[in-house]
Amino acid sequence: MISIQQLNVRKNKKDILKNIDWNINRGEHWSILGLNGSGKTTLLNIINGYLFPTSGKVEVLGEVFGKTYIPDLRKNIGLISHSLQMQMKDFESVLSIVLSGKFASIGLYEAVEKKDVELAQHYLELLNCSHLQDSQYGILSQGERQRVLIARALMATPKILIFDEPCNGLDIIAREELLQFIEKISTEPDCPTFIYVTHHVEEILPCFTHTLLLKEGQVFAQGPSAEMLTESNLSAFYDRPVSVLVEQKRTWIALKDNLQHN
Ligand SMILES: Nc1ncnc2c1ncn2[C@@H]1O[C@H](COP(=O)(O)OP(=O)(O)OP(=O)(O)O)[C@@H](O)[C@H]1O
Repeated sequence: MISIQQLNVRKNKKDILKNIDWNINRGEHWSILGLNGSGKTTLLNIINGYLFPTSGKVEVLGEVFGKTYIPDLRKNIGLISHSLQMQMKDFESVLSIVLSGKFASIGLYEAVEKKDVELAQHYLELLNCSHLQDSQYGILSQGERQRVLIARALMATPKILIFDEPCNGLDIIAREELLQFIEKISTEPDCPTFIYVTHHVEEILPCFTHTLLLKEGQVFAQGPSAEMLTESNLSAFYDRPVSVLVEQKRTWIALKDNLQHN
């Protein structure tokens, strides 16, 4: 699905990404875990074609960057991000926002067919938002907005679906609800390949088969999530001892230094 070889990104004399090798195969779902400034957004911008590498080879869905028409490729990549959320119009109805996903447009300007409306309603139901379909987007809570944006992204039947820190700003209940929906979508037939970017280990759901640990612009480690999210690996990643608890098939961490001081 994605093949990145020896990717380097340098901007304003700063090496933002260094020697990244990363492959995503069909059937895998990946999380990218990294601290602030580790290069996660830059990596996503490369995959989406918003940014060009300084050097290296990037191939997405069989298309080699530099030899393909990026806007066409982008139609196959869904993105759930804070900046996308900010672009939605407050006065638009939830149903038309979801329908606009079919055309990847901000606003609905094209005629829709009955089957489009039925599909949009199916996704709203899947994300427990049916009751909101006639509401204005502007009145929704953060959690509801994120769920509506996921339904919108699914309308385009993307092959890759990117979640860029989707739980930011959510309280624990809204966060857990959103995560449950993401886990549920992963069991749908023809589910897209997920890439889930986060600062928080506990958001890495069981459906994320693989994890990439990004540190200071470099791949610290990558592989099956269970092998990545161990106490020794995460302690080395964070440069400080952490304790790890596995509960509900997810990994939860605490800094050991903090525990000792209490
Ligand atoms: N155009 C640029 N010129 C110089 N430095 C940049 C540029 N764009 C990003 N950076 C720097 O590169 C580093 C990585 O930025 P990036 O936004 O990719 O990190 P991130 O992992 O997404 O961070 P966060 O989790 O805080 O959103 C940061 O130190 C940032 O300041």
